[in-house]
Amino acid sequence: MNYVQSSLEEIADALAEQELVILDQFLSQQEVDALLRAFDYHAQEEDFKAAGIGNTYLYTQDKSIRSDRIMWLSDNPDKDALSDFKKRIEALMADLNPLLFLSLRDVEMHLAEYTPGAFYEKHVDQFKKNGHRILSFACYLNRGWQDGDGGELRIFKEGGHFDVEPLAGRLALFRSDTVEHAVRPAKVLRRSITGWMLDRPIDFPIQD
Ligand SMILES: O=C(O)CCC(=O)C(=O)O
Ligand SMILES: [Fe+2]
Repeated sequence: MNYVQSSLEEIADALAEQELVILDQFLSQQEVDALLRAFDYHAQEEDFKAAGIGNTYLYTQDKSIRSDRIMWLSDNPDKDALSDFKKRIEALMADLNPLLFLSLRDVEMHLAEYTPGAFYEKHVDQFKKNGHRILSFACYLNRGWQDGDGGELRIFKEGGHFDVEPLAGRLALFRSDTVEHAVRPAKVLRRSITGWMLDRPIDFPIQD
């Protein structure tokens, strides 16, 4: 597994060749802290709800498959840290388009909290009935994460698997249609912003 620290060309090459790229320090410590404050605010406001599976047409909540809690980001997030993050991701998307010959147009994303014991079973992100999710990303906000804290992103590849630790500031970016992945049970609170680059504008309200 290559952890690429890299130019856009290297990111695009890794996506094209390995379907996945891990970018450490995508966010600075200050950006992570500002996002954690936005998380705390929304957690206090009780804005998180149990995550579901499937899209609007095929929606279920099944705690045996995933047990995280999420909050969808609106088009105009109410906190600067959230709108700055959205702009960063949109800029990355716009930069990747010509390099990967894609026409990604919009990003949908949610804040996610995995409390101890929460997990997400093996899956791919592209809905069976909705092929608009093209690239998936998860950006981690876990300061001081240590071996044994759980919550690793497990990537299944070529008959085997490897784990990616959910370290603060790290961004995992991968193909939504092919990369099978899971979130290992968290042992400590695990926070992330997860989202999808779409080949069409978002259809609000999002339901997942
Ligand atoms: O948080 C992660 O590492 C991945 C989450 C995920 O797979 C999802 O929300 O679809
Ligand atoms: Fe996923």
